[in-house]
Amino acid sequence: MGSLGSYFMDVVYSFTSCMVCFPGSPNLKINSRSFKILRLLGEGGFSYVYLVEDSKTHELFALKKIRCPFGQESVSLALKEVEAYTLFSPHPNIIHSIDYSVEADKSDDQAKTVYILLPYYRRGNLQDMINANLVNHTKFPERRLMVLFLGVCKALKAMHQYKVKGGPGGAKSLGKAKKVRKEAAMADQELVENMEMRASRRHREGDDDDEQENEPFLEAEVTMAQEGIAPGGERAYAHRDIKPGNIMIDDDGKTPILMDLGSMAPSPTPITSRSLALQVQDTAGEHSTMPYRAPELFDVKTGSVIDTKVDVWSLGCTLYACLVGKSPFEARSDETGGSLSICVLGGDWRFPDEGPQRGKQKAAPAEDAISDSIKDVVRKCLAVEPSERPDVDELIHIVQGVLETLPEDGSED
Ligand SMILES: Nc1ncnc2c1ncn2[C@@H]1O[C@H](COP(=O)(O)OP(=O)(O)OP(=O)(O)O)[C@@H](O)[C@H]1O
Repeated sequence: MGSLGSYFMDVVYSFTSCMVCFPGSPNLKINSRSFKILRLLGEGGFSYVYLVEDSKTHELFALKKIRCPFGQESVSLALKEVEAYTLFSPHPNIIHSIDYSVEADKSDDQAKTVYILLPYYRRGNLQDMINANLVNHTKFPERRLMVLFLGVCKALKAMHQYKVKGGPGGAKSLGKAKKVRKEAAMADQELVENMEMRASRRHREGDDDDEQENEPFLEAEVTMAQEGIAPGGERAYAHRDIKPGNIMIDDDGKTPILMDLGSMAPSPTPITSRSLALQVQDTAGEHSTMPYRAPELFDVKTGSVIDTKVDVWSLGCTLYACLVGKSPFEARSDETGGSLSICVLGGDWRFPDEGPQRGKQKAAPAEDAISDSIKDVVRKCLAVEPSERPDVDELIHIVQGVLETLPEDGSED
């Protein structure tokens, strides 16, 4: 990474070693901005998310540290996530990144660490709210829940109906994109250096707010998918890991923010061969959380098409989890002792006060039952056949209709 690397990621002390060596709050610099690390917020497979404070302004941020131990391929994946953050910005319901950097590992030539600076959401995520409800024996006021749900649908609309940005020639050439994919290791190194140079130029020119900031800057999977599509043309992306833990709550308590864009991929994917079917199935196994994963991803069929309806399924599971406390298939497999995947593939789930949905039994009225109109939203999203699920426009229309029928919740906070 050389001197550019040190300019780009001017870490005051090595991030991890300083945490060990200095009893006070460790500091780090990202592109000449200094931050104090306050605490760990959460962790995922290869990442840690820290709460950090701008040393000058005392503003709080979340810093995602993605360790890339397997060389360029894993760097490329992390950079794909960075790229995704820039794609939809600004959107009121999709997280954006404030800055990013790539640091070479001093002890391992292959390993790198990608840092992504994000806005900090102090209220946590929807899963935290579900957990609090379970502990306190409370439930979401229905109207408030559906307002949150509508916000998530709007975030998905931006992804499912993404419009390609840029002027003529903005899209990259297909040949070049294919080369990037083919010569992954070499090209990924080039991508990292490209990012460094662009970031370095931006900072030198004091041009951080340039419009280009909103444009993809990598020829990775996300951008390549825009090949051949004119500016303004539609290029759908699926999030592929919709779940309560990936929906942050903004400070107003009413605005959901969709995050964790690392799993996002262009859509649709026609499954043209058995090997592609297996590849898509494996990727789903890595990137989407099982209790929220659509049935067509458990057993990917050659000749089928995987599209944005996978997100609609996950939305249905998410809404159910907000109402009941866990994914419908987790609940059903806990209840029956059966395997989760069998429950998903068979569409075997139920509301706690009802018979299995499979049997199409009518809802039995209960005291503090969930409104039928909300149950219907879950049922529509959880159609085993993807084509029977509503698309995001239909879903927004349905949810807006539900909101019209729901009374005010009283306390809105
Ligand atoms: N911007 C943020 N503000 C506050 N907390 C955050 C923020 N981003 C992430 N977190 C916390 O860190 C946790 C892990 O974040 P994230 O989901 O991005 O990591 P991940 O490695 O992609 O996780 P996963 O394994 O679920 O894909 C979140 O569940 C959340 O609790």
